[in-house]
Amino acid sequence: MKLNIKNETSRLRAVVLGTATSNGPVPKIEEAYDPKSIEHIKAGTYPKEEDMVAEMQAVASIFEKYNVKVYRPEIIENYNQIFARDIALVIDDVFIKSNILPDREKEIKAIQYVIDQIEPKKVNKAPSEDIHFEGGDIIVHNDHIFIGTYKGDDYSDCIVARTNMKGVAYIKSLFPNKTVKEFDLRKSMQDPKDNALHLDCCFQPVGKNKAIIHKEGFRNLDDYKYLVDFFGNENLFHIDRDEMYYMNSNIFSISEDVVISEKGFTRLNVWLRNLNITVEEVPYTEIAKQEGLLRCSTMPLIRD
Ligand SMILES: NC(=O)NCCC[C@H](N)C(=O)O
Repeated sequence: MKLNIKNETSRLRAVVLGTATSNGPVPKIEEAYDPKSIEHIKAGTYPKEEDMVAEMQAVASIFEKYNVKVYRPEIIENYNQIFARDIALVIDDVFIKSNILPDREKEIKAIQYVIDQIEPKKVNKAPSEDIHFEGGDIIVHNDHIFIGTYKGDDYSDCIVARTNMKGVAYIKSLFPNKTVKEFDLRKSMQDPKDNALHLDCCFQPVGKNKAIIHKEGFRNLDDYKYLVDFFGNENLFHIDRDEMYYMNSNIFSISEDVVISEKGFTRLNVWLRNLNITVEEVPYTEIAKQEGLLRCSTMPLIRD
């Protein structure tokens, strides 16, 4: 397989879509690794497997409609494998295995059959365990790579901080010809409305030259301003705290003019349609309860 990913929006040809099959029982609070899951465990509203399977099937059907080749992870019994985005990433023709949260490290073996189809010299793994990064924090934008990180002193105690500056440096070392810009993200284990779990939970490019952004997701105002200068304020769709919580920045592009979005994202979907983007709406509110949405559950392999 010849990989090719240069940005978020070129026409998609092949993708890994996670799976909710055999997702396991409702986790105990101490087993959860994001505040939104904890909120739903406490409230007794943690999503049911059958509902999540149906939601992901709706996404698979959209891919089928657009002739996108879909790979699903092999099933690991009673293990959460929904968020395929984070376990690895593709930049240009290079496959990089993430150094992910230890709770999630088994997920990668379920796509070994996909990795086996890639030329071995194009498959990378970080050389040491103190280099942390997850795919949700890494957004390739042509000759730029945008990376979410967390620079707080409490990084090592912060289970919602998944990419460190060593991770940023590692990605930079792999792509010396790209401009790598890191963003210090706001984290909260207490309140999911204050937690930008990954960069794609508060920012994502869409369409030809637009992006969705949540200003308060950035700890450093200069990082936010960098994106305003980069895209131009008129090209940004600002989402508020509640819209970030429902994961409006985490839609997924099949091309510059076709996007998969959640059917309840009314304001966003109107904005997209006004840009002449076709919005394929799916129900995804159950998956969203685990603090991830459409970008989080997909890992693109080939775009035009
Ligand atoms: N790219 C993403 O933001 N992925 C969502 C991962 C959610 C999952 N509950 C986690 O905390 O790892």
